[in-house]
Amino acid sequence: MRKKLLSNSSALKQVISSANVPHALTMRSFHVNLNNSDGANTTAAATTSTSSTTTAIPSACPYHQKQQASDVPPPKPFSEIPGPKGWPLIGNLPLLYKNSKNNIGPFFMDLLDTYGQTVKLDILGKKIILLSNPDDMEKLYKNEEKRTQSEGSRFYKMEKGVRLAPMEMRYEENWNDIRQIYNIAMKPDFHETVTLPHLSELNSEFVKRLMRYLEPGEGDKYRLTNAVDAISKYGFDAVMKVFLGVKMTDELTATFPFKIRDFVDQSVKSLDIIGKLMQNPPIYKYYKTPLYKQLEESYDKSFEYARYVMNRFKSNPSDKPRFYEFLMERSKDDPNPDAIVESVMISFLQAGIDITMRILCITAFRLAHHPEYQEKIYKELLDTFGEPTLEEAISENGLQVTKEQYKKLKFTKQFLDEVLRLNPFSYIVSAREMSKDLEIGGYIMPKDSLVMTVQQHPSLKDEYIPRALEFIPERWEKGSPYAPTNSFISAPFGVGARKCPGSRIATTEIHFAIINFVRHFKLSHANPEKFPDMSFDQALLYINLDKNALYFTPRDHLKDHCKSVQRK
Ligand code: HEM
Repeated sequence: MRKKLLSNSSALKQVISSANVPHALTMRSFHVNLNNSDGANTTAAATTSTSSTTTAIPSACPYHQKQQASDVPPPKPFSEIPGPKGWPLIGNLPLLYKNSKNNIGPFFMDLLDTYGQTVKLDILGKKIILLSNPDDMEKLYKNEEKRTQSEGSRFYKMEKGVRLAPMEMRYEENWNDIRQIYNIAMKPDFHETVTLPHLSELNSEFVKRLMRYLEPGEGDKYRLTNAVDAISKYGFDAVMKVFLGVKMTDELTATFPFKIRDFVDQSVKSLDIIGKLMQNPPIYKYYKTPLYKQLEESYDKSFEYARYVMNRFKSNPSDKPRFYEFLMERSKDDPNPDAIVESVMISFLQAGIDITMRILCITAFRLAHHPEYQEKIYKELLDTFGEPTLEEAISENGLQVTKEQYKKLKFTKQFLDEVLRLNPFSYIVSAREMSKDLEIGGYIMPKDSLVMTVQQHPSLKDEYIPRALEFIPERWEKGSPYAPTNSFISAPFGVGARKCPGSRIATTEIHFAIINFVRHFKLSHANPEKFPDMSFDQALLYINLDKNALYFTPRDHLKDHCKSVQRK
């Protein structure tokens, strides 16, 4: 694909060079803004923004101000944004179709490499713009909150009379009111009093379950055989614990009228179908297509399961505060607070498992690939918690982590930040649908166009992040020479009003998993020479455990016990 585009070289060079212009334009419009403000501010800003000798005099002079302002070309229209040539009416549909069988990410990266930092596509008249410059992303996030709603799940919920989640509501609807309820999970107070103490109680359950899925291999190494059962259930357990205060032990799980594995599968499946429904015209609104019927079936089951757990655990089984009461309190003025709680619970359960578990698996491979960082984390954990013991791994709750101890885990957190930068679950993390025309990078993003931030593109460029292709967790340390030049380069949870409300729950879950991996095991993988390739055969990226063996070697305190564990 790239070769083909490149072969069109002379036209292409023009496109590429014009694509470099927009950011000069942004700087120029900055000066126009200065010139529009009062004289005193203009002079002060001009002298601080660039060298005082070159800019202070002209900007103070009304004649030069006028001349400078008229020099600035107006932003260019959508039609002038570089991009592949399309067909009449259908635009770039055939190209998109050809390149989007499974995962669209690599195709978008190629387009940005070929055409520059802003690229346009036209799909059946729908205007799509890809952004790679982090300054442009920042401007987009700061000025636009509209998101394309998830039509498939909206249609289902409206038919069944279920409350909509913010991602299913139209921009004109009151999405932000409901969103404020979701945001409780992001508050630092909630993290300290609810998330941290609850997730701390899952530590030994995580280690015990992991051991059951380890298959003895060469020497004292064990291979992880079933990541879905060993790891995905942890995602479900974490939401259940924070939300309902329930600890999902195997004994309790056995009393459920459905299999947790089925719930996890349904959540993964329905998210995938929602994505597919968004890519096609909404015929299901008139005739229930086979794909829509699959969503219906999968959602019916998820809702049935979620209602079951909510009814069963209406009163708090734990001695700690849980999310449920916070939600009831915030929704008490609503005629049906239960409906809100149900809707939030279902959204969190569905959104909270799949992505988190993909990232957790990638994190385990990163630990395996960098033994030096494993040891650095081990040392940080020793300093914070002391020596690990068998008792810690197999006791009822495992390691208890206080908020003071959690704060100390600087390197463990930097390690995850670097995993999320270099190995995200998707190359495109966020998109906005323009509610108005907006100038970004010298072009007009027209009303109703879809602007997508391809975060992974700048994230791999030395120009924005020194030694970008290397895995260097220390770059997240304040003052590091390898720090990114712009904080929008890596935004794995999105930004602003639409940011992932589960981000603190997700990061705490993964930090705890890192703690448990490293304190009790040494991780390695089959090919230490090369970090495993991501698989692109699904909408979200992941590492295939069948193709890439991941090994766990128990540390001394766990060796004998690990031998005696009954495997699944
Ligand atoms: C590493 C794990 C995770 C990542 C990288 C992630 C990332 C994201 C992103 C990028 C968005 C969309 C943001 C936007 O549109 O700008 C999102 C939305 C969302 N996430 Fe997460 N997420 C993760 C885990 C979780 C967990 C554990 C939960 C629940 C406990 C959760 C709950 C949600 C919900 C409910 C939404 C939709 C919010 C809305 O409708 O406004 N996520 N997530």
